[in-house]
Amino acid sequence: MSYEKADWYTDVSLVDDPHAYFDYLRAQGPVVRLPHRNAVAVVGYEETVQLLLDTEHFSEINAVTGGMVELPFPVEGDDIGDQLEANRKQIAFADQIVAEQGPRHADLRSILSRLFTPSRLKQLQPQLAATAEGLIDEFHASGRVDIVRQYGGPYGALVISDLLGLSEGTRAKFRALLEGALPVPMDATHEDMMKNPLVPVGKDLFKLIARRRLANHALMRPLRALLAQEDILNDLAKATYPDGSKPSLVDVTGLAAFLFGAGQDTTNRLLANGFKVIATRPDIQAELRANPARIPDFIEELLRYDGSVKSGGRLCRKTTTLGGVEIKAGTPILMSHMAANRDPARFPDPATFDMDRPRIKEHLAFGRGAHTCIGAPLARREVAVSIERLLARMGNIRLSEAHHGPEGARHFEYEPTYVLRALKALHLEFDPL
Ligand code: HEM
Repeated sequence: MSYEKADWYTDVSLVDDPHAYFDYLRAQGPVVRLPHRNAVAVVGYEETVQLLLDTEHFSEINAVTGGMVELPFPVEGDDIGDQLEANRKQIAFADQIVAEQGPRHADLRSILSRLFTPSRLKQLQPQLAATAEGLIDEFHASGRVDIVRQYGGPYGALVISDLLGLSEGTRAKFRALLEGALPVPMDATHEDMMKNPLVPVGKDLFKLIARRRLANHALMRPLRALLAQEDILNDLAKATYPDGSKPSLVDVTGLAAFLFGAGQDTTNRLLANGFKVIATRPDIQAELRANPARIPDFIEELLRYDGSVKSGGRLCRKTTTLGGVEIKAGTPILMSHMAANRDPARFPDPATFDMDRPRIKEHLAFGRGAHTCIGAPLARREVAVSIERLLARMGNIRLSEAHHGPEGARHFEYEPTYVLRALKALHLEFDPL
């Protein structure tokens, strides 16, 4: 296929094999001007690290929208830093933690970091296994499963509900809302966005956190014994920034809701990519069964080889040069974790799945720098527990030929999004154990 006129952000034909498109770009250099949106793609590993760490020249304000960002002012001159900040409210999704910068970002991150302490993750461990077992029970006897819809989707929603300590009722409601959630498609309209199940999830979280804030208010002291709910949401409701000031209710709710957006489908689709490998590589399946201690290496190589985040965005704030290419202030950057992870200059023979790579954890699947994925330790645990439990109860895992075709003529469909590497479905057959 010819990539000359391809547009990463709208071209559905790039969805099936993004690796081939990135190989095409990389053949031109680690940093490449794109024919659309006046954008530049960074596809080299070292250059992606530089991009992520250089907060003087590059902004994360378009981390969500990438090349689709629309600036509400004309770009003039070689430094648009002040204009970006002055116009932040007009830029779509620039109020999300992943798009914030400096002290405001550090404040927001400090609120979330209390959920991701090693002791909290340890506390969650038995729930991760119990949730996995409960979901496996739902399909086990049939000997077949679509791992995306019947396992990963609900699993991701339930784990984040448990992370937030939600009640059984809310947990079940959020599962129903989110288990079939689809990534935002390339041609999404504003109306489509408002139909996103994260909207009702955010509204419910707002009510739950608001109730706890009210219960903690000084005027409510006499009723506190009646109203107080000593749970994790209550800790979030009471949380303060490092300087002792209180975040707004909207900020706390936004953070809690963002966890579902950032953590559910990413984990779901990574698991599916992993089971695609497990089902098509009997040697790897046998090795993981014989030696579960290799599961962490499998996960790291999976994150590198076919991680679930394809691309994000950065914006040039101050004119600079990267990888020998001059980038003008105002230029949107296609930043791709996936492309960096397949750079042969950093990972020899990158299209080969090799669990024995040296320094296997140095991939960029969870980003780098100030915005490095805060949920990475949880995601790693979720995927490890899932692989362990699924392998323990599913013998001889293979692809369903009825859905994916026979060996030599396999087909897989991916969701039309530029953000996630998202199999629409992965139908497996297995011998119940
Ligand atoms: C396999 C699963 C996951 C992958 C591949 C992934 C990937 C990423 C990446 C690449 C970033 C950085 C984006 C950027 O720099 O523009 C990020 C940020 C983030 N992720 Fe994850 N993520 C995963 C799971 C999770 C989970 C389970 C949670 C929480 C429950 C989570 C919460 C977040 C948050 C809050 C941020 C923003 C951090 C900040 O801006 O400081 N992620 N993730």
